[in-house]
Amino acid sequence: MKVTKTLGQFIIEKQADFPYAKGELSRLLRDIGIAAKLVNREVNKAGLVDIIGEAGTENIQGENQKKLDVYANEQFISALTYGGECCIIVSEENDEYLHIEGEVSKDAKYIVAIDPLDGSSNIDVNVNVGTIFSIYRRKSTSGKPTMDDILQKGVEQVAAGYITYGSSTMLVYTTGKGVNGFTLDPSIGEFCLSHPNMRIPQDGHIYSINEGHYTHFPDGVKKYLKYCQVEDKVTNRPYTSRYIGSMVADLHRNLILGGIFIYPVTASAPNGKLRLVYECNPMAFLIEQAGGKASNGYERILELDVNHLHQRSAIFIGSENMVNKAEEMMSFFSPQQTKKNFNGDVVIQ
Ligand SMILES: O=P(O)(O)OC[C@H]1O[C@](O)(COP(=O)(O)O)[C@@H](O)[C@@H]1O
Ligand SMILES: [Mg+2]
Ligand SMILES: [Mg+2]
Repeated sequence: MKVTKTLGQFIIEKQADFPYAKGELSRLLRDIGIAAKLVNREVNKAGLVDIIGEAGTENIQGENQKKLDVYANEQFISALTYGGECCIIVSEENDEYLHIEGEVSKDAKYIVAIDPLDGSSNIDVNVNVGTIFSIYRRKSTSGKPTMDDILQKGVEQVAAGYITYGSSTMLVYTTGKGVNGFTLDPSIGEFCLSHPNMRIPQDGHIYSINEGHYTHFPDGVKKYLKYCQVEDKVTNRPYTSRYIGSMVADLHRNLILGGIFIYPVTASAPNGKLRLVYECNPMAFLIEQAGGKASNGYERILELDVNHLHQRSAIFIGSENMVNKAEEMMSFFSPQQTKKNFNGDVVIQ
């Protein structure tokens, strides 16, 4: 008989892996699971309730917030606030970080960065969306957490993961000891271990990139796309193009099947589109823990300096051999050349 292990049971079981474990991180992951269930409930009936469409407000990125962006943001902020383990929340939907004060969280040690609803452009059309979270432990031991606590490099993460709201709802996370996936069983309202010890294939045949921006791609990316699209029986090319437009959904597929996801610098996003703190770093930590690789085409994502909350970065992430090949193509062009191209300077071939 198959034994069902819930997320809560798994977290407690794994607690022993950590020297300073007093249950705080476990409770924090529990709180994230609670908010995920509330968001899942609204996502599942998005067409029936007044949760689709624009909220009429804009976030600091200049994006029109969707009602579900705002709802998801509220659910995660309140679950993390009431849970008492979180002292700082950084959210895509909040200009500034939130300092959680009050008796409940006076000894809170964790900083949580969150993309409450990823893939906002897909909400109203019933296509997979997600949530991304990244967890750090504060370094300073007393007083209000400092910017050094908040702007830590990706390598300092103690946990990271995502929730994908699709044909089923899954929570996938790492605490630096491998990656595990849990599927929400609506009949018992629990996330149950369904994908233990997830590993991304070292090689894959799927590339995910918004080719609509092709003309403004760096030459290294154009070169890599040509490589993906050339006929070659030995290396099983051409590869297949798959792009959902929700980072979580595209990466979840590639995590299981193998593949590469690329969001490079483009004319409209000269520093990349995706945000380092709550999109690139958590997904890079998770994919590396699953045996994959993540860079900005030149440097490891997790080693990038973090200078501000909503900083953007180019990202090449997925199966190790595919990211290596893409980096090889990028290496023909220096980062400066890559940057200069779409400022209208002469393309250097
Ligand atoms: O529409 P584009 O330019 O391809 O961008 C799609 C990317 O933007 C995002 O939607 C950005 O995330 P948000 O929806 O959280 O703002 C990613 O999920 C996705 O990979
Ligand atoms: Mg996002
Ligand atoms: Mg978002």
